[in-house]
Amino acid sequence: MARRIVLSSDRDEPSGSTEDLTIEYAEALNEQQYAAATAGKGPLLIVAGAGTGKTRTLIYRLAYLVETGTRPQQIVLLTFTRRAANDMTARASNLLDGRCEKVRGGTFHAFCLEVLRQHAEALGFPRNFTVLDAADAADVLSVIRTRGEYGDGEERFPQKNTLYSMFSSATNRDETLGETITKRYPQFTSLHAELKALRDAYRRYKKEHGLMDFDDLLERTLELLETDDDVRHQVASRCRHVLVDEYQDTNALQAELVKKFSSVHGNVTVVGDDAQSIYKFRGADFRNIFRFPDEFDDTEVVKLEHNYRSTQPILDLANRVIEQAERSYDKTLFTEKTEGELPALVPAADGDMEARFVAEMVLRLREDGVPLSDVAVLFRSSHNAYDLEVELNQRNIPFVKYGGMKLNEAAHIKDVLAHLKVVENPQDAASWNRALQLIHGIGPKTAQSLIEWTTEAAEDPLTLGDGAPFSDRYAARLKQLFSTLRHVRSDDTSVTEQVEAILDYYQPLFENKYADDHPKRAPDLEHLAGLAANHESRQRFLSSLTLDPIELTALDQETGEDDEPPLVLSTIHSAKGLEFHTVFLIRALDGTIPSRHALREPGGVDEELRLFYVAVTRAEEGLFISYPMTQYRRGQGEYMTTPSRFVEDLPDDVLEPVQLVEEDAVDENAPDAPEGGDTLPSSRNGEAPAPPESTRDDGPPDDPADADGLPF
Ligand SMILES: Nc1ncnc2c1ncn2[C@@H]1O[C@H](COP(=O)(O)OP(=O)(O)OP(=O)(O)O)[C@@H](O)[C@H]1O
Repeated sequence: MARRIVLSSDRDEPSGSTEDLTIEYAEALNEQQYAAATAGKGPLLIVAGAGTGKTRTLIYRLAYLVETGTRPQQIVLLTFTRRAANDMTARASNLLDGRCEKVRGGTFHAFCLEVLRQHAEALGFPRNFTVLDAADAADVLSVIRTRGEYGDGEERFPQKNTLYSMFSSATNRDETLGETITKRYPQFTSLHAELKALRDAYRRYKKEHGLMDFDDLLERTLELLETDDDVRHQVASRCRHVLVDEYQDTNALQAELVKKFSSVHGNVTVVGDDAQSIYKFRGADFRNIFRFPDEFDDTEVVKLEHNYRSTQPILDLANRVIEQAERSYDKTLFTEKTEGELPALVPAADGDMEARFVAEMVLRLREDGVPLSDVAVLFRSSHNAYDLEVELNQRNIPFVKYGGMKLNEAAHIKDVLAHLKVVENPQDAASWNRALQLIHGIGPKTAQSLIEWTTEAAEDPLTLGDGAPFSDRYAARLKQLFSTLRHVRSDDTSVTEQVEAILDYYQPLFENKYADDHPKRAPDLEHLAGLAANHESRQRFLSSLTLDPIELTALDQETGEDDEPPLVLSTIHSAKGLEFHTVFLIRALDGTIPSRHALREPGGVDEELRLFYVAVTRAEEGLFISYPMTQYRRGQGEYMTTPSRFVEDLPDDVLEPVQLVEEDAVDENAPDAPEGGDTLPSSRNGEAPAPPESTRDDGPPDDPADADGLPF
């Protein structure tokens, strides 16, 4: 063991003095927020309803801890996205001073990565291991499956993405593979032994090739802290205060990690809202928040119920919605904004009419002075917004859509990153595979023999020696590839230069592979080079892209800086934590929200209910919940839909029914002219809606996994 020099921890002991505080905490916060922000040592659970200022409370707590003498480097702030941590530390710095920027903040995965980069060798991994995102991991599984000839029997073997989800689900839920298969994939029960063997092979492969997937980051860190008490002590000593945001969305592994991180000092603050737990499909367990007081002795519990965001009518609806959940902390949101419009329930004849209604209302709001960017249209899954996108484009209403594809999920970006990854970790066979097969003339077989040669036979994996098994057909390009990779590896090239060098090499391959649409894809490549500039090393650049993916649409948005800030279209998952003057929740159908898939899962409906709750609590002043009464499905034609069960039993004085009327259909002299309806200018192809008729289920099939490609 290396020689040790032990540093004294005396000067780390915070003074705890409150004498010279510069911030007026009691003035800026309400009584409960104040109690939470200024709480002393030990475990603290803040149960915070939507819009009750949990973010604000955490920011003040950060400032308070720093102001009362805790060194910022010894505060760990774990959040759901890196952006959330950066925003919070920046706001705390504004309140206090630059010391708050030094707080160690980020996601669980990023924090674990930091720990593993220092200690991976203790687990038999190199420190420069590569992090696989979900798609990379599925590709690796596919390679192993093909090589090992799994699933050659009579029965259908799961696809690579299913395999990854299955293994990941077991890990995140802390279940055995057998339990996961029985509960969630019963159709594969008979393949249990083969699946288990495949999972073992996947684990071995990752270790041999220096690869870790997202789950490994958590699982391996926990393994390290459980098995090596010395490392646990080192890591936990530097966590004098652990603060966890969105605790309701932690999974079993994360809850265990929190215990380990806080195992030396015992100071842990978790903030969460059980009613907003919406990541069950990734293993999140909202019960963690109920268990917290049992897991940590002498927990102080503070509840935040004063909502500062929404009007009382919107909160009344939110309270009524969440009452339907099976289990929740007893908290009732209230506000001082007692006046306001009732939330509206708006049936439309079909998807087209629903889209026209939203577009029309957005323009009316804009005329009334509500900026487009202060209005959001929320939906369960990205495809729910297609009709609306067409409508908005036709009317030239600018919008940005969140919850779609991430930059590093796009094929052309993956191509470029594969080159950077092989330089970083020449054992990364999946990335070699991708990079090699871009070259005309190299197929899977040739790629395989070249990979074996580079990873096993060659002295330097980035140098093509004489014995290399390549043919003249692609020799020139292959040599160019290797010389590019060696250039990228050299010490004196910045990350931007590395990306530029790969782009120069990649350009002709890119134009060839994406012959149909490469001009449309090209700006993403430029953007990638720009992003690289912010990173001091290739390794950090790759990790940050993997752990904190950037939305492709966010890139589009940056190009038109002078334009009016756009309307926000977002999946509900991606709207978490945001607030808007007016919210439209579209496609509120049974089968869409709750999704069909959720109806089959134990606890699935409650999860969807919480999702619905997250959507309605984003609204400050206006809330419209709409749905099409008919939909079209290929092969089936037009059919009647059923509104979401979550709105079905709500009384009119909580959710006001609104009738949409086509302008053409209004005959003001007619004795039965509709009263109080909102008219739409003449329909392009529709008739006035028929009255709703209920037949259960009918939204499009839905998969929670496509609800959002969320960053960890
Ligand atoms: N004590 C307060 N006085 C005035 N405004 C406040 C106070 N606390 C919070 N707010 C305001 O209330 C709004 C909601 O706060 P915040 O975003 O922190 O809530 P949240 O609990 O994180 O919400 P959610 O969980 O629903 O995303 C913000 O606009 C915030 O500025």
